Amino acid sequence: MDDAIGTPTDDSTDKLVHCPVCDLELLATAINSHLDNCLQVKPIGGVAGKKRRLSSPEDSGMSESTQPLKRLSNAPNFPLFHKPKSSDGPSEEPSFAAQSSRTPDSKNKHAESHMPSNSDCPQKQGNWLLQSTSLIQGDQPKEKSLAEKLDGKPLADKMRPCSLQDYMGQNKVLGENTMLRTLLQSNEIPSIILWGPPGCGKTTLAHIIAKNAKNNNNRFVTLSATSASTNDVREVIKQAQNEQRFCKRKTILFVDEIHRFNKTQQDTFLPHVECGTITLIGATTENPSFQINNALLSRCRVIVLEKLSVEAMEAILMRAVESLGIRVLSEDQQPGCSGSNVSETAMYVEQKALTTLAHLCDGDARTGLNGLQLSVQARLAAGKDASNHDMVIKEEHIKEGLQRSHILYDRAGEEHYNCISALHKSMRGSDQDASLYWLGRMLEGGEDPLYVARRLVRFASEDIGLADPLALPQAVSAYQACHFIGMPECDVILAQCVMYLTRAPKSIAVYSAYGKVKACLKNHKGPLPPVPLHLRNAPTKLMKGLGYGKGYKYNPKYSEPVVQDYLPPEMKGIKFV
Ligand SMILES: Nc1ncnc2c1ncn2[C@@H]1O[C@H](COP(=O)(O)OP(=O)(O)OP(=O)(O)O)[C@@H](O)[C@H]1O
Ligand SMILES: [Zn+2]
Repeated sequence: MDDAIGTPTDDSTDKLVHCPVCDLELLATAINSHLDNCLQVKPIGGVAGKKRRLSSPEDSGMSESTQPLKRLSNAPNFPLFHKPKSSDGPSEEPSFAAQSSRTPDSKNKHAESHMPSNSDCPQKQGNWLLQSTSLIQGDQPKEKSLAEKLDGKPLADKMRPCSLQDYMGQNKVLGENTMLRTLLQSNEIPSIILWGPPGCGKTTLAHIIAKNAKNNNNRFVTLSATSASTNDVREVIKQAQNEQRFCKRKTILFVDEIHRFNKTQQDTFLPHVECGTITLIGATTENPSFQINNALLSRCRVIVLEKLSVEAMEAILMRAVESLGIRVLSEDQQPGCSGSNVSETAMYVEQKALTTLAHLCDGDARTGLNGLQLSVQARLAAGKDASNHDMVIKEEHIKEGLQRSHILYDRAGEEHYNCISALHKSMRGSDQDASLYWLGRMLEGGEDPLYVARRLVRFASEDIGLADPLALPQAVSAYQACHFIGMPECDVILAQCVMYLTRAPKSIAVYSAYGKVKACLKNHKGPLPPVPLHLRNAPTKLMKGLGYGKGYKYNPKYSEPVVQDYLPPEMKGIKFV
C-alpha cells in the first residue's frame, strides 16, 4: 500500500489524523488519497469468515444507515467509512460485527443491527409474503404457501412493525402530547432507557425512534449486553467518534438488556453519552434504579413500557393472521363460508382461539406470535396426514402450543421478586386467599419450590418469631419436604405452610431487637470494647494466669439471683429488646 503523505499548505490542513482502516497516522490532506488505496487493498468487515470490501454501508459487517457512500465537502474530501473489527483472533470475544452476521433467532433476536429504513422493514422488503422462487424464473409473483411464509425467521421477527402506525398499545408513553411523541417529532433524540417486560416492544420502539428522528442522518448500531465485551463497547465509541468527526453523523447505539452490562462497562459509555458522540437507547426488563449506574441513569430518560393489553395483543395477532392469509372464523361461522374460491386447503383460526391466545401470552407479543406460529405449524403438520380438509385452529390447539410456565411467569426477572414480595406481604397481613394466590402464581409459573420455601423459613422468624415459636420448625419441615419430593407433589406442602404462617400470630420483637443490635455495632465509633475478663473461658493455664474467667459467678451454684454484668462496662444499661 502506498501511503501518500502530503505536505501541509496551511494551518487547517496541518492536522494529523488516523486512518480508520489501517490506523496509520497521517496528514489530514492526505487521508483521502490514502484511503482510496487503503480501502482497495484492505478487506474490511472481516465478519464470520466473509471478507468483504466496503462498497456500501450495508455491506459492512456492522450495520448502519442506508446513506450512500459519499464524500464530505467540508472535510478534506473524507469518504464515509468505518472499520468493523476483525473477529479472526481466536481469543477475541465475538464482536458486535460478528453478531450482526448471525442469523437471528428468537433468543438472539437483536443480533442484527441496522439503521431502520424502509428497505429493512421485512414487510416492505418486496413483500416477504409474495416472493417465491417463481420470481427468479421470471414468472408473475406467486403467492407463497403458508408453510413457506412461516419458514426462516420467527414470525415475531417478521412482523416487527416499522412504523408507529403498526405499533400497538403503549398509549401512556406514545399518546398525544407525551414526551416520547414530542421527541419523535423533534430533531434531537435524547438518550433513553426503555424499561418494560419481555416482548412489550422495547427493541421495536428503539428502531422506530431511530428511524423517525427527523434528522435521519443517523447511524444505528446494536449491541447486546449479553454477549458484547468492554472492547466491543470501546470499538463502537471509537467508530462513533470517527463518524462524528469526519461525517458529522450521530451514532444511535441500541443496547439490549443493558442491565447485563457491569458497572465498568456502563461507565465506558458515560463521557460519550454526555458529550453527545453517542445517543444511547438502552432496553431493560429490570428496574433501572437497581441495575443501572446512577451517573448513566441521570443522563438518560427512563420510559416505562407496560405489558401489552389484551386488545393490543389481539390487534397484533390479527395483523399477523392477515398477513399469513389465515381466515378468522367468528363463533357462528364454518370453514369455507368466507366466500373464498381458493381451491387448495385453507387455514382458519377461530376468533375465540385468538382471544385466548391474547389472554394467555400475558402481554408478551413475542410469545403470542410464536404461539400462533407453533399452532399453525402444528395444524399444517397434522393436515398433511389427513385428507384435503380445511384446517381450523381452535382454542385447544392454541393452549397446546403454549407452554404455560413460560407465559405466566418470569423466573429470573422482576416478576419473581414482585410475586414473592406480594406473598410475604399477604402472609404478614394474614390474608389467606391472597397468600395462596401469590403462591400459586409462582408455583404454576415454574418457580423453584425451594426458593419459596426458603422465604417461608425466613418469614417464620422475621414476622412470627416468638409469637408462635412452632412456625419456624413448620417452615423448616416444609423446606425439607419440598426437598425430598419436589414439584408437583410439594405444592400442597407449601400451601399448608403458607396457610399456617398466614394464620399464626405475628411478632417482630426478635427481628427488631436484632436490628437494633446490628445498628449499634454499625454505628460504634472506635475500637470495640474487649470481652470482660470474667466472661472469658479459660481452657489453659496461661489464660487462667492472665485473669480469664476470674470472678465469674456460675449461676447454678447460687440459690439466690446472681448479680453480675454481662456487657462491657461501656455498654452498661443498653436495651435492644
Ligand atoms: N407494541 C407492539 N406492537 C406491535 N408488535 C409488537 C409490539 N411489541 C412487540 N411486538 C412484536 O413482538 C416482537 C418482539 O418485540 P420486541 O423485540 O420489541 O420486544 P422487547 O420488549 O424488546 O422484548 P425483550 O425484552 O424480550 O427483548 C416484535 O418483533 C414484534 O413483532
Ligand atoms: Zn490506511
